[in-house]
Amino acid sequence: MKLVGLVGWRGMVGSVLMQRMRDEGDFAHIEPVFFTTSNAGGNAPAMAKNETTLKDALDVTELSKCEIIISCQGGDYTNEVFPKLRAAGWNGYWIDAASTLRMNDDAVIVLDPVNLDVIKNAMTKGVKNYIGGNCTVSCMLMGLGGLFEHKLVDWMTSMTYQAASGGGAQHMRELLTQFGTINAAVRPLLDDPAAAILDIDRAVLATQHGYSADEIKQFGAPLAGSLIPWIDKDLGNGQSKEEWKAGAETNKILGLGAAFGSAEIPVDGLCVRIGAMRCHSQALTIKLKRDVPLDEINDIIASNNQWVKVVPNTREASMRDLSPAAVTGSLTIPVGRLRKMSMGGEYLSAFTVGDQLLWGAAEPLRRMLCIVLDK
Ligand SMILES: NC(=O)C1=CN([C@@H]2O[C@H](COP(=O)(O)OP(=O)(O)OC[C@H]3O[C@@H](n4cnc5c(N)ncnc54)[C@H](OP(=O)(O)O)[C@@H]3O)[C@@H](O)[C@H]2O)C=CC1
Ligand SMILES: N[C@@H](CC(=O)OP(=O)(O)O)C(=O)O
Repeated sequence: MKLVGLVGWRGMVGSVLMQRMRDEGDFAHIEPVFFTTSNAGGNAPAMAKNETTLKDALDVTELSKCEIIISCQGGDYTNEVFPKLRAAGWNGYWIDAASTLRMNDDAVIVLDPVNLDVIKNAMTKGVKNYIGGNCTVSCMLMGLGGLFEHKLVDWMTSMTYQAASGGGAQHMRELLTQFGTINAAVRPLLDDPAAAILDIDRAVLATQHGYSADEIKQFGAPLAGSLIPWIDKDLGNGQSKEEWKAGAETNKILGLGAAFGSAEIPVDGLCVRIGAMRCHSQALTIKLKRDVPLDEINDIIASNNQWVKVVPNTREASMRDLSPAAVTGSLTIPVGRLRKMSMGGEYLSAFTVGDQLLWGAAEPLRRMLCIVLDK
């Protein structure tokens, strides 16, 4: 059985990965070795077999014993450890949730329901670095993969509604704390049916404007009852890094662009943080290469993979099936609001939602492990 090193297994993404691996029985096929940056020598979790103590995640010698390493520890860890491991001659498979290595020439972004051919081709060529994609990009491609597969997309814009979890566990806590503070501030007025709504509104605004630096430490701005129209770094050209990833990563996942000897499909838009917990949603405008009838489009989208689900473009179905509350904790990727826009038959609107800790982070890594294991 292959020795598989697990780094970052107790973090938020890592915990979701461990749960999925347990659910799918993956531990039956590996000899797991659990690593830690904070508790070397401590007890490994229940899934451990022969190695029941935690190993030091900075110990290159211990890491080098593994044939496969999966890291959900974050980009700083990858930056520090990965080059040392390779410099020490380690030639195992590195499977990583962090963005650090994604755009490297010797790395593949993994999303096998969409790009198994790209992954298999790279494995044949001896590529050993397989990196999970940006959560928004992965969720979008799981939903709209069919349109790309049928080469129907001329260009696409994605306007995102991204959950707090994209920032990490502390961000989720901060969002909930902000909601709580607002609620506490207006509770007496809410309890009084005669209270004027504009008085309540003023109290909410005063709370949002009055947050201490500590209360907005993670997001840098109020999020509860508001939104933040910027995610990740400022690239200095008016675009955020999260927005840049939409085009760069989508094309790399699909095996398009100069590195593959083909033209890229333009994908761009605005990325916005909203007060959802762990599902990213996105509104898409898709310029099709030709005017394909809507029923054909529905079939193309629905038949791309077993997780995508086309939601009828009705008020009732959209409200029931097309929201973070409906999708959280599920691998289903609903795609709805499909209609031809007033600009013409080649302009398609769509709305999709995905659990950013499942398809957005943990699941592509778990499936890549299975591909390496040939399971
Ligand atoms: N959050 C997201 O949506 C996404 C994240 N990613 C990538 O995954 C990386 C990890 O993200 P995420 O899982 O959110 O990070 P976490 O902060 O939840 O976990 C990272 C590490 O922090 C340490 N840690 C310290 N205190 C705690 C605690 N109280 N509970 C659990 N772990 C703790 C653990 O390391 P140790 O056991 O060694 O102490 C853990 O592995 C990100 O940096 C990013 O690169 C990718 C896609 C999406
Ligand atoms: N940036 C994403 C989360 C994330 O971790 O993205 P990436 O894996 O590309 O760094 C968000 O904030 O919603």
